Amino acid sequence: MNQSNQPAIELRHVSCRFISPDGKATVALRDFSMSVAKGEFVAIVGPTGCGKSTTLSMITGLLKPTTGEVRVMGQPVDGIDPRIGFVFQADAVFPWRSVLDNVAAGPLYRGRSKSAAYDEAQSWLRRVGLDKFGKHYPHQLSGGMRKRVALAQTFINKPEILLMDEPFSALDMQTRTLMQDELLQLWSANAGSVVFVTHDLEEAIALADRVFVLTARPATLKKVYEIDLPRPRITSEIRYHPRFIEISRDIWHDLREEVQIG
Ligand SMILES: Nc1ncnc2c1ncn2[C@@H]1O[C@H](COP(=O)(O)OP(=O)(O)OP(=O)(O)O)[C@@H](O)[C@H]1O
Repeated sequence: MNQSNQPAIELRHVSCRFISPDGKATVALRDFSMSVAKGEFVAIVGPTGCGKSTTLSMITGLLKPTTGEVRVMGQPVDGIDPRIGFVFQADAVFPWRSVLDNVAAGPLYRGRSKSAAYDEAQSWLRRVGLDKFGKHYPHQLSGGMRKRVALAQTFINKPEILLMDEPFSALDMQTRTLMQDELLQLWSANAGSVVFVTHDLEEAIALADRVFVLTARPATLKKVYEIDLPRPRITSEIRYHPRFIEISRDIWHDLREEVQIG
């Protein structure tokens, strides 16, 4: 396959089975396939405990599938890949480091000189509206501000793939909407692929190019929805688009069946 149209991520007939210490088996995923194009924004929704986080863990290489194959940029996943960035619900910021030190950590780790790393970190803080907070420590910031630090800390590494596991679910509604718009802006400038796991169907539709709906556990793919809403999107406004309402109704119909089973 031509390198340019090769998917960024591919899961081929993947299953994942956990064995607990008392010998009980849990099948989290069963014959699950998905493909994410370069630059595509994909959201995954499904009932609680179906296997969404497990899917992300397999893409990171932290977890090996029991059967099937996971490929990143055409190659089988083998250990932690520096091209992949993560943002999770819990902030992955170092509490003992200042905001600026947190954001500069990535480029320093990659061998950039101290002055280049700090210049870059300062410019990222400006981009996320935190340029006056570089000397603060994470505990001195609000939840939304800490999330901005996490985004700057991730995007500074220009990830080709960004995995997000309910990154905004702990935020209040208004902050959450602002963060969704910031994420869309950062993503459109970065051109990487995003896999975004969420419980919030509206969040999935507002952000994504495609929404993957998973079944109750053991999860497999129930349906993929193309989100043919215009871009650029303002997430608080796109919710009133007639097409948005139509898509929400269709996906909720599918999801409700699975939530009831789960
Ligand atoms: N390391 C593990 N050992 C045993 N079972 C596990 C392990 N990790 C996940 N599971 C089980 O696999 C299933 C899927 O878990 P996963 O966290 O992927 O679900 P999820 O869809 O992300 O859930 P939620 O929506 O509640 O966040 C769950 O039943 C979970 O208990």
